[in-house]
Amino acid sequence: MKQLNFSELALSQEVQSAINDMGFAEATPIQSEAIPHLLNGKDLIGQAQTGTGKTAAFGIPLLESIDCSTREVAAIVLCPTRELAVQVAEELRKLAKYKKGLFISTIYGGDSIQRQLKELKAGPQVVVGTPGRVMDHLQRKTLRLDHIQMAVLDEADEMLNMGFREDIENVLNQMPETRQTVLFSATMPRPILEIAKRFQKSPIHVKVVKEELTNASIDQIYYDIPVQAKEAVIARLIEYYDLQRVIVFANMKKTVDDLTEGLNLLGISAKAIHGDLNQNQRNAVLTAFRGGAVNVLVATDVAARGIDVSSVDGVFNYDLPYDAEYYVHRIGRTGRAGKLGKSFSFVTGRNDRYRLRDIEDFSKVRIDRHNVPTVQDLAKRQQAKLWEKVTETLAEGGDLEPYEILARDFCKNNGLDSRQLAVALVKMAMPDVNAVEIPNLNAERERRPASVREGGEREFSRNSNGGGYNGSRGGNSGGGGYKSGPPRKKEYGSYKGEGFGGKKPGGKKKFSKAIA
Ligand SMILES: Nc1ncnc2c1ncn2[C@@H]1O[C@H](COP(=O)(O)OP(=O)(O)OP(=O)(O)O)[C@@H](O)[C@H]1O
Ligand SMILES: [Mg+2]
Repeated sequence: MKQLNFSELALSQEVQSAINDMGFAEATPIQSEAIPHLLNGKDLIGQAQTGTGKTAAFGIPLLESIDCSTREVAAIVLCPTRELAVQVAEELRKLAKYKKGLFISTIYGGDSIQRQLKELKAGPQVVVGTPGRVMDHLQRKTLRLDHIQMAVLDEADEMLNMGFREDIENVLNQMPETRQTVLFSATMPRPILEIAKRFQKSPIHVKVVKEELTNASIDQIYYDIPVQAKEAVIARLIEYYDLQRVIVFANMKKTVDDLTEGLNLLGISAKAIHGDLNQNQRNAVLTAFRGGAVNVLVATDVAARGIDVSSVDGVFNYDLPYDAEYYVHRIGRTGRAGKLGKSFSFVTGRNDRYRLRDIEDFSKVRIDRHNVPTVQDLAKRQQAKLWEKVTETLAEGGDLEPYEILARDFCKNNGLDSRQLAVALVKMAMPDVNAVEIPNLNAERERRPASVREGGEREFSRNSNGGGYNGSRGGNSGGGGYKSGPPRKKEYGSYKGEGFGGKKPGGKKKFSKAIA
């Protein structure tokens, strides 16, 4: 897979300067492959792992195509969630920093229609929105699409899952035939190809994913534990791996709320995000999480797709997602832009084990089973950290003499030897092991109680529009569930496949070649 410098892409000075300001050193593989075709006006289906810069892959050519002197909407990006629409618009605004006269409007439900009307009146050249609200404006005739040159469907497959097929078709039907149509996602199930066939002209399929669908910079682990242990295990793992910014996914809103409360009681700063919050609340929670005021975001799948919060170091699957695609997107909130990340999935009972196997088959990765770290493991880890600090302090050098004098004088004045002083200092410096007790950890593996399995309301009910959606899982049949049946033999010939070259930490903003 080729990887280019942005300078090789012959971009305008304005866009190139913005890219420099954003600190991007070189184009990612999907950007290197997709941008030249898009600049040539081709229709395109782009598939690449989470966190590999798909937004800029369509954003850069989109902005290059805009003539800032017109006041017509010339490009539109559709996104499945409001948060994602806001985020994509933000990234486009950064890329358009030096394009004077370019105006980007964000159009999504739950937000003031007055603001949107005012913005649309001002004549934006680019609109980013969710399909429902965009349809709304089309019907009110406050948005016209007859000058569209480029239409992008970000997370195209998810918009179909959510039942936006009709809206999307309506929106696309209102644009000139000559427009460019572009689809992007980390997963591309078959129904998306139907949309492609109907609305794209000989699209180029750029597929950066080869074997595994998940990003190789994510270390994937699972734990086989009873339901009652899950909350405390999250706390234990946060402590053990020293995680600073974490997203925990659960399938139901009620689980999300209960878990958030539970984590707060354990002294962990957590906030919930799901579809029952109004848009202002959702924005506030995400902003608090982005800014670091909250360490743990507990979420339903509303936060699974596309959301880019830098330095999320761990993702938990409190329950396994119902659809294997979702596993890929959920864990993809970590390990972005060349950084390393960890994902932790909880498995309880036989059904979960089959589901996990299905996820492994779908994403073509092996998820390693670990035991929950014990209190002794935690203590050892903390000791190791202290010794590391001691070694570092001595290695750094600097002027240690004043401290030596202090220590010597103290020992002399108090009749102590240096060993006794060291013992006292180690005792003081060693952090208390803050181990939350884990209930039922070693209890007989239990089935998940019915209230957890079926009760409550799922955040996104899969509706019937997907027609053959299950087909995307390589021939799985059955209504949206996971295959059950005896364990199959696993072969992972290309586990962490060639070309990914292991998990190397990338430079600050530079994608590691390892993901090329
Ligand atoms: N060439 C680049 N070099 C360094 N960082 C980049 C580059 N391109 C994009 N990024 C940054 O990488 C992060 C992830 O990008 P983006 O959100 O576009 O990923 P994505 O492929 O759309 O992921 P997802 O499948 O989760 O939607 C963003 O913070 C973005 O600014
Ligand atoms: Mg994206």
